[in-house]
Amino acid sequence: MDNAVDYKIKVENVTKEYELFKTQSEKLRSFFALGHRHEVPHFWSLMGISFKVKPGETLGLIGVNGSGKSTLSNIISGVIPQTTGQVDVRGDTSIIAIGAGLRGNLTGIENIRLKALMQGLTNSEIDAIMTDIVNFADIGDFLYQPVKSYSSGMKSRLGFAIAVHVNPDVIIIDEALSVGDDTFYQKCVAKINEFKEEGKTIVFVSHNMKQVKILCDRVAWIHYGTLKEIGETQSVVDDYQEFTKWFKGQSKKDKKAFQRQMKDDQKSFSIDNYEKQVAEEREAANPEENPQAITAAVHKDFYGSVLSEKMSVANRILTWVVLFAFLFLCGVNISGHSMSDVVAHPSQMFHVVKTLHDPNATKSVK
Ligand SMILES: Nc1ncnc2c1ncn2[C@@H]1O[C@H](COP(=O)(O)OP(=O)(O)OP(=O)(O)O)[C@@H](O)[C@H]1O
Repeated sequence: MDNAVDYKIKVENVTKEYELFKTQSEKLRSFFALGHRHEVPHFWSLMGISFKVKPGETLGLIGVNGSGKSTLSNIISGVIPQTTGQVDVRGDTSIIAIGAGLRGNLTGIENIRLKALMQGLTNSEIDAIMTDIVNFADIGDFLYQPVKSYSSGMKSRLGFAIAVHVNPDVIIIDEALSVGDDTFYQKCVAKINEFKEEGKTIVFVSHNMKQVKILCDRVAWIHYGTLKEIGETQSVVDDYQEFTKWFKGQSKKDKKAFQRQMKDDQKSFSIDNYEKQVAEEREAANPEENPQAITAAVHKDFYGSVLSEKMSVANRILTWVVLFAFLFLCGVNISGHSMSDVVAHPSQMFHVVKTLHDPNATKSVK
């Protein structure tokens, strides 16, 4: 059992799987398929990530493009579900990413109210902070325009302004500082430092190693879906920069081959093997415990706190039954026959009864 106070965020054995459908119709077909499902390539964006963030700590998440940083930060903030594993965040989270959680059809002002309401604030509490948010965002009359007309810098300003004023315990900043101008950047850094002094916990996703070194107490390097390293900021950043220097030094062909190899590993990842490996590690660490109990506990840890994103066969059969019943009732209704007639003679459904609305039927009544 975890000590109740030794972490603010716990991420354990977290994975994220995506099915790479080529088209929307392929996705729809797979959704309704009853028998053997058409094989769709799978991609594991995260292949088993575990770490803890202490209360009051600022943890940096670094890694090359597509390594899984946003996927992980979105899972921590509850925007998307993980495929397996546990995520425990003690407190209210507020994510600051470019446009994260902003509704394009609503104006800036409407988005402020919506996001604050979602964070649990009352209308009068929102009125009290509205001016501060508006001043911080500093985007003038654009506040009254739909967010879809904003530049990425404006979205970031609004997102940042809302997120830092709704008083969250845990703040996740995903690349929000990379799009603003220098004045806005300084304002954000001052706000982040204020949060650090107040003892808030921050996860800071960035490609800017200078910002990471200024702001982070520790850093996690996410590398093509795995946690490559976690530890003291300077040492992890040094190792990461050594890797990027090595990578940049490779020929174009070697770079492509390296990236292809990494992506292939992510496609062929086996969740069952990973579960087995975790169980074996736990058995080795606890030799006195019953291995079967450990296997069951690991399975519960993997799947106990996640809702399956896929429909089970039983659910798919049920969907088909409901759909068929719905179409049958529509058919009976349109045919004008009684339900018992159609059940006794199903072909009746295709012989529509003429009504008084039918011009010919009206004639015959006359
Ligand atoms: N909805 C999705 N469907 C399929 N694959 C996805 C989806 N979302 C993300 N991915 C893939 O997951 C991997 C990780 O993406 P993610 O955005 O988390 O990386 P990142 O480290 O934040 O990248 P960047 O630094 O470019 O923002 C990428 O290979 C991406 O293509």
